[in-house]
Amino acid sequence: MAFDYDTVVIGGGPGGLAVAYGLNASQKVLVIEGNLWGGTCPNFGCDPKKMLYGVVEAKRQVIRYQESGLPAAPNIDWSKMMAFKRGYTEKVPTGTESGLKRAGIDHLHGTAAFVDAHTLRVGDKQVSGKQIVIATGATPTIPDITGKDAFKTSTDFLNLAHLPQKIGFVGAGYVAIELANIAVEAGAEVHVFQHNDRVLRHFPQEYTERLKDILAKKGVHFHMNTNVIALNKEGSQVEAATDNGDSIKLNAIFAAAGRRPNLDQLNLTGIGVAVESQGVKVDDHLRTSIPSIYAIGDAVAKSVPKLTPVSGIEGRYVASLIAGETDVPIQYPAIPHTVFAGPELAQVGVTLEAATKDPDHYTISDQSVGSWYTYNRLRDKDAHVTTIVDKPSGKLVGAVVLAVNAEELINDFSELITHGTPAEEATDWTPIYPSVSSDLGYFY
Ligand SMILES: Cc1cc2nc3c(=O)[nH]c(=O)nc-3n(C[C@H](O)[C@H](O)[C@H](O)COP(=O)(O)OP(=O)(O)OC[C@H]3O[C@@H](n4cnc5c(N)ncnc54)[C@H](O)[C@@H]3O)c2cc1C
Ligand SMILES: NC(=O)c1ccc[n+]([C@@H]2O[C@H](COP(=O)([O-])OP(=O)(O)OC[C@H]3O[C@@H](n4cnc5c(N)ncnc54)[C@H](O)[C@@H]3O)[C@@H](O)[C@H]2O)c1
Repeated sequence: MAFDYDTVVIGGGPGGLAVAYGLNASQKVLVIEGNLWGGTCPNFGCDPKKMLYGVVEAKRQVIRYQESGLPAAPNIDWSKMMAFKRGYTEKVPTGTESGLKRAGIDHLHGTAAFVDAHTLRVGDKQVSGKQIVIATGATPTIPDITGKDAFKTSTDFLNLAHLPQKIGFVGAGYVAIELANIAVEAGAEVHVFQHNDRVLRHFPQEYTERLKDILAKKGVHFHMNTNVIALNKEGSQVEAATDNGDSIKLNAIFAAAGRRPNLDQLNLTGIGVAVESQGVKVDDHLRTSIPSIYAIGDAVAKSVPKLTPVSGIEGRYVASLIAGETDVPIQYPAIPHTVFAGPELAQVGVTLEAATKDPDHYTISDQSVGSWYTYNRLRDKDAHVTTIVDKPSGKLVGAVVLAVNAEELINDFSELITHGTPAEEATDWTPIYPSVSSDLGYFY
């Protein structure tokens, strides 16, 4: 049977683009995108978020230096900060599309739905592929409560023309904590409503409690064990009623209760692709229940974190699988993750929870490093680092960092973990002094 393309990729985000670029040299490839070329991360995720974060962190650093020569804290001009962000995001879709054109990759704008295992409908067109890759990402979950239409999402937040005075977030995961930090630093009154007693469930509780205290001192109001049960929009305000019997008037409320895979429009059950609540069901080769259809990135049900680098790893892996360059199951390196919350909380490798349960196997070293040269210089008195070492081999296998610029230290730790570098070799190199990396030899 002749197909229009060797491989058709649904979704032009980090995952889908990695497949297309990976196969372009050897195959006829088509990418289909229903919204903005580039996907979530550069248009309304990681990249714009971190541009705003850079500005609020600069303000925070001035505050840290108040006793050290910078007495006046600056105010954030929201509209100029947003213009700075738009200066980047506005170019993403056209830049991504130009890249595809330059590479000679066919691309089509429109929403795809399966007709059968090899055929997709996009508007009034049909296209077929020997292989099809689902890389459709995820979208915010909107809690199903009375008045839910009043919820805004992270995408709305990252496009706010003006900062509302009083803001609420439902949920206390990555999105809520990162955006709450930006909003409070920019001058809003911020309320976080969390249905249980845990913030940032992917990180160790002793660390999340420290971060929660730091954010509370900045002015974030945490309403723990509190469900928002109804919203009532009154003019420019939204009244949020909680199951504690309270109600609070806000100028905006954001759903930050997780993200669900973008699968509704694909007709997956219609053609027999197995789906779970967390995403498309795949095997260890990222094949769906129909072997010619693969799924990658945020659209997949999986235990590894749903992050941009993971979508990229999976996209490159599926490209090499389809190209016949590999047939081994996917293997993930140590994947670091960070919440950019001023300071950053980052972790990689074996979790503190798992290491604590197995003291015969792991050595845990927990250090308050605020007085170390690096963190004293940054006036980061709350800085804290935990390393987890595998006792038999003496190798670093996990780490948690709460600090200004934690991303740098966690990147160094990830490198050591990925390459299985023993302690003596970890010190056998010459990083810039003084720098975050020059502390590495002192941790384990
Ligand atoms: C606010 C926010 C901040 C984030 N910050 C970070 C961070 O700091 N670091 C990090 O690593 N990750 C971060 N993430 C997560 C990161 O954005 C995602 O993990 C990443 O974008 C997933 O890539 P993907 O290619 O799987 O999906 P996406 O980037 O979501 O791309 C999927 C694409 O498929 C398209 N699509 C969907 N359905 C169809 C269809 N039927 N037909 C055609 N096209 C379709 C969508 O329009 C979308 O463009 C953040 C996410 C959010 C929301
Ligand atoms: N820095 C980063 O790497 C980064 C930043 C943002 C987002 N992301 C990615 O996006 C994903 C989604 O982020 P998120 O913050 O939306 O999800 P999340 O899974 O991190 O957090 C969701 C939060 O909502 C709570 N919740 C769930 N249902 C609820 C309900 N009905 N009412 C109230 N609270 C409820 C959960 O307990 C949790 O605290 C992340 O898991 C991550 O993969 C990553």
